[in-house]
Amino acid sequence: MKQIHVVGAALIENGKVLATKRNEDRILGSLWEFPGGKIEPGETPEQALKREIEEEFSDEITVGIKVGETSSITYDFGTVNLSIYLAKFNTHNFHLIAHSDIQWIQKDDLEKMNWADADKLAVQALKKIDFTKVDF
Ligand SMILES: Nc1nc2c([nH]c(=O)n2[C@H]2C[C@H](O)[C@@H](COP(=O)(O)OP(=O)(O)OP(=O)(O)O)O2)c(=O)[nH]1
Repeated sequence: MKQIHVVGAALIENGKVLATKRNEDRILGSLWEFPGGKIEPGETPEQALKREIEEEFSDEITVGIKVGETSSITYDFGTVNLSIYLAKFNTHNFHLIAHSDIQWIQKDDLEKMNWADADKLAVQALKKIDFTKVDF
C-alpha cells in the first residue's frame, strides 16, 4: 500500500485550537482536520507544516512539539500516516483556499466535530493538554 506521510498543525490561540473543514471536492471532503498536508521529499515535518500553512492560509506559523503518536489509517488510495504538531500563528491573513470552514474550538468541544479518522488519536491527546498553558 502506498504510504502517505502527512503533517497537521494544532494551532493554539486564546485557549482554543483551530479545526478546519476540507473543501468538498478534495479527498476526505467535508471532514474536519488539522490544516497541513503531505511531507515532500527532503523536508522535515516542521518545514512541510510551515510550507503548507503558507500555501493554505498565506500565514506564517511557529511549530512546537508533536501531539501524541503518529496515526495510520488505510484507505483505498493509500495509508495516511498523520503526525500533529502544536503550532501558533505569527500572522493572521486566513486566505482560505483548501477549506470551506474554520472554527476555533474549546477542548470540551473537540469531540463534537466530524474529524477524519486519522485525526482522532491527536484529538484524544489534545484533550490532555491545557491550551491556556501552551507556550513556545
Ligand atoms: N492536511 C491534513 N490531511 C489529512 C488530515 N487527516 C487526514 O486523514 N488527512 C489526509 C487527507 C489526504 O489524503 C492527506 C493529505 O493530503 P492533502 O491534500 O491535505 O495534502 P497536500 O495539500 O499536500 O496534497 P495535494 O492536494 O497537493 O495532493 O492526508 C489532517 O488532519 N490534515
